[in-house]
Amino acid sequence: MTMAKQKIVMKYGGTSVGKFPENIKDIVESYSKHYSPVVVCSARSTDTKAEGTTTRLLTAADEALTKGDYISIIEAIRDDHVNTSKDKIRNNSALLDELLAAINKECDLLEKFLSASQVIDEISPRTLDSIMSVGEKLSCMFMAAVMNDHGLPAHYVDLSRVIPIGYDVSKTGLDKEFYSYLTAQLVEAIKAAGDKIPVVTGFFGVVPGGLLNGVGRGYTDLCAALIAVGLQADELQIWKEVDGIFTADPRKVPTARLIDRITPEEASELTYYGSEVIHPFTMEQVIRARIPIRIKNVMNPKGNGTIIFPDFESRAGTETPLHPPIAVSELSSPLLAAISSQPKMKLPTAVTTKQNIIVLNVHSNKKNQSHGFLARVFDLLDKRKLVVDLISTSEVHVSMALHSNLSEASFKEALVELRKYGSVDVTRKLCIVSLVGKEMKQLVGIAGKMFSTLAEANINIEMISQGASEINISCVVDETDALKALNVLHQRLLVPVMTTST
Ligand SMILES: Nc1ncnc2c1ncn2[C@@H]1O[C@H](COP(=O)(O)OP(=O)(O)O)[C@@H](O)[C@H]1O
Ligand SMILES: N[C@@H](CC(=O)OP(=O)(O)O)C(=O)O
Repeated sequence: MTMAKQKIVMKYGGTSVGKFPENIKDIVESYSKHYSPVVVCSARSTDTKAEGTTTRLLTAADEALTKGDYISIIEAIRDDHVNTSKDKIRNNSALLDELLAAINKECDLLEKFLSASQVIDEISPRTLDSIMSVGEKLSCMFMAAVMNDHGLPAHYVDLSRVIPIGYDVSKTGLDKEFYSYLTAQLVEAIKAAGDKIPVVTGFFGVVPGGLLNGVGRGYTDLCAALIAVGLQADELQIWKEVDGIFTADPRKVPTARLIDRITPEEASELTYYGSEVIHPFTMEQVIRARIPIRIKNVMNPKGNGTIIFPDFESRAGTETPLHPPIAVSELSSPLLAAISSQPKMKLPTAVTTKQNIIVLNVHSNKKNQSHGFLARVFDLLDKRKLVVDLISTSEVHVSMALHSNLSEASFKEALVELRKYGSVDVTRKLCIVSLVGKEMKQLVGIAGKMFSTLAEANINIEMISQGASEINISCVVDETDALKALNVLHQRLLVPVMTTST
C-alpha cells in the first residue's frame, strides 16, 4: 500500500511571479516528487507591489469613475501579460495560443465591466472585488502555463466565484462561521485539478463587506491559509524574496540575522509594528489548525527559512518538510534532535520600526472629569474609525500614537471634540520603535536597557508603552532617528540568536 503524500500549500507573492516564474516552476517540481503541493499566487508585479497589477486595477477603477483613461491601464496590463507569456512559454505553441486567448478574453471582459461601471456611475465594494480578481486570474493562468510548458502537469483553479452569487453576504461578517463555509468551498474548488498540481488564484471571492475593506491588500496570504486549513496541510509555505524573518529589517540593519523559529504572537507583533512579512489574519487561521507556517525565499530555496509555530513539542511542527525535499521517515528524527538541542535563550527576538506616526496628547483640565475620561476619548476615536497603535495613560492624561494613513477630516473632527475635555496637542513625523520577544517577560531590566541605549545615542523619546502581552516594549521617537534607533538597539540588545546556515 502506498502512503498518501504530505500536503504543502505554497503561496507565491506578486513580485515572485513577476520576477521569478521559472524559480517557482523549479521549486514546485522539486517538491512534487515527494509532496503533494497546492500553489496559490497573487497578481503579478514586475517591479514593486505599488506598481503591480492589483494597484493598476484599482487605479483603473478610480479612472473609470472619474471619467478618466482606464482603457490605457487595461492595455498596459494586457501587454504585460501577453509579452511575458510569449517570452516564457517557448515549448508548446498550442499552449501559448490558448493562454493568449484567455488573457485577451479576461482583459476584454474587464474593459466592458469598467465601461458599464462608468455608465451607472458606481463601483460597489463587490464590483471592486471582481475587478481586483482579474489580477490573480491572469497571474495563475500564466503560472499554470509555465508549468505545463515544462511538462509539469498543472491546472488553473479560479476561486473568484467560490462564494456563489446567491450567497447572502449581508447577513454575516468575516466571522468563524463564514471562514468555515469558505474553507469547505475552497476545498471543493481545488478538487477540479484532479491529479494535476492546482495553481489557485489567491483571490477568493466576493466576501462580506468587500475583500479590500475587510481583509485589505495582501489577501492572498489569508487565502492560502484557509486552503491549508481546509486540506489539513502539513505546512503552509509563504515564498518571498527574503530568506525569512530577521532580527531587524535586513535592508536597514546590515547585521540582522535570520530567525529560524518564531511564535505566532511575536510574528504578529512584528507585522503590526512595521515588519510586514505575513498578512496578520493568516496566522490565526493556521495556528488554530496547528499547521506550521514557513517563510522561504524564491531566490534561495535551499534555505530553511523561518518557521512560525507556537511550540515544538507538537506533531506538525516537527515533521514538516525541508528543502531539498527528503522522505518523511528520514526527516523526522534528525529535525527533532536539532530542535531539542537548541538552547532556550532569554533575549529579545527582533526590533522593528513603524514610520508615519502621529502622537496625540490629551490632558484633561478638570480633575473631577477623570471618571469616564478614557472611555469618552476612545469612544469618539472609535466612532471615526481612528485606530490607536500605542497608548500611554495616567488618570487625567492620555498619549496615543496613530498611523498617519487616517482620514484627515475625521481626525480634525476628533480634535474638535477632544478639546472639549482639555488641552490637546499633536506631533507628526514620528516613528514607533518596538522591541519584540516572548522571552522578554523574564528579562529584568530590558526596558531600562532599551531606553538608556536610545538616550546614549542622543535619541529623544516622545512616548513609552508596554503591551499587555509583555512581548512588546515600544516607544515613539522622531522619524529622522528611526534608522539610528533600529541599529543601536540591534547592536546592543540582540546578541546572536540561532541562525540557519544557507
Ligand atoms: N524583520 C524582518 N524580516 C524580514 N524582512 C523584513 C523585516 N522587516 C521588514 N522586512 C522587509 O519586508 C520585505 C518583505 O519581503 P518581500 O518578499 O520583498 O515582500 P512582498 O512579499 O510583500 O513583496 C523585505 O523586503 C524586507 O526588507
Ligand atoms: N495582489 C494582491 C494580493 C496579495 O496578497 O499580494 P502579495 O502576495 O503580492 O502581497 C495585493 O496586491 O494586495
